[in-house]
Amino acid sequence: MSAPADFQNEIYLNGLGDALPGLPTDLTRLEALAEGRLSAQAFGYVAGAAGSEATARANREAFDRWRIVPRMLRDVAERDLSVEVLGTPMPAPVLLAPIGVQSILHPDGELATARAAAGTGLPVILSTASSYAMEEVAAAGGDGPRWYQLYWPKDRDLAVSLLDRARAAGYTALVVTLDTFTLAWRPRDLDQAYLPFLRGVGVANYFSDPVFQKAVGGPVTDENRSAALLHWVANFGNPSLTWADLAFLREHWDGPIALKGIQHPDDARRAVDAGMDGVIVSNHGGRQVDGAVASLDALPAVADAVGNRIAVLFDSGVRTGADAAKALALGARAVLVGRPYAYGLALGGEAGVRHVLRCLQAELELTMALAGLTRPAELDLDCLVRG
Ligand SMILES: Cc1cc2nc3c(=O)[nH]c(=O)nc-3n(C[C@H](O)[C@H](O)[C@H](O)COP(=O)(O)O)c2cc1C
Ligand SMILES: CC(C)CC(=O)C(=O)O
Repeated sequence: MSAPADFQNEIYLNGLGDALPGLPTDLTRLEALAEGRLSAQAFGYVAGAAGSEATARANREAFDRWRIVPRMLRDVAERDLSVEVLGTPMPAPVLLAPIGVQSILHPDGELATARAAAGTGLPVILSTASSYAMEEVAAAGGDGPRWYQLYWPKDRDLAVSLLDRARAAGYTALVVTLDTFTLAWRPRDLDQAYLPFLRGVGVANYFSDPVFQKAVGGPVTDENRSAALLHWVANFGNPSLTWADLAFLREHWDGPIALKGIQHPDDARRAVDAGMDGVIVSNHGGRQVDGAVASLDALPAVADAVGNRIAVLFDSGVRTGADAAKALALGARAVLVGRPYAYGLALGGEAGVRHVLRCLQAELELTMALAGLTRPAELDLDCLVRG
């Protein structure tokens, strides 16, 4: 694996090399290409968002309201984008956001994603709703860094079992998604009456779990499949959870924990008070509360509230290296990228995901260097103006 900026030279000198020939390097173009490759239902599920999709659009527009102010003559010959977040060293401040049901995009789903991520050294955050069991994905990812994302089920024994399995399979940090205890009003999926889970996609971690199996009377077979799906529906999320419940997670997970879906500074402060190690400023890519604040607009106040006490991560709308640089300048330690790698997966499997990650990493490094910056820690509000 060559250094990120060398990827640019490799493309000019040799074409796209081991990345997928013909895949654009402007990642904003992937969505339209993926639409041509996927069923209308799968595309609608991935590209879609809540309600009128105003928040999904706002996520993108927010980046345009900030502009980078490049600085000159600062010796940027030596660059190092590596950071450590929640105990995990990574070559650049970029992680793969948890995306469930990836086999609707490509038959190899999360296995291909884990292989591609391991090749770059960027951490993958595996969804509880993955199409392959977490142990299989861990095996595919080998030595690559991996975190586990929990959808906190109603059944506490099932939650503990998922955490125990994740720890045993080498997932080192826990991401607890708070904003999706139930799916939002998503017109594209409603209009097509489409939910991957009801077709048995995204339930692998549940169906393979001993606590889940006990609850449905044994391993899931054709005979009890419908009952198992109903049990999944009844258990998936828990709207009754409160801040007090976080003590339970602390008790059952001894590694770092980050809360995903934080948008208000008071919630970020509560995360610190609850002994959490990080927050992820996110509106789930606009998929949950239509009309919610753009994620980038929520970031500065959260970063301010938290200071250096715990890690602040960011997602929702990152499509370019410049987007990542802006989020870092506004207070994020690292960004998560979502849909772009999902489209890479749809268009080229493992090579498609690798292409997206290498492009994003290279573009971030070049953007920073040309702006006079050699390290992520140098990105701060001084680097930006309101556009
Ligand atoms: C198809 C799809 C599935 C997702 N599944 C999950 C999931 O299982 N768990 C989770 O925490 N977030 C999930 N997300 C949200 C992402 O982790 C992330 O917050 C979002 O995609 C970021 O926005 P972006 O797509 O604009 O980069 C999903 C997003 C998409 C598009
Ligand atoms: C509800 C999940 C299982 C998947 C998800 O997070 C999403 O579709 O946004």
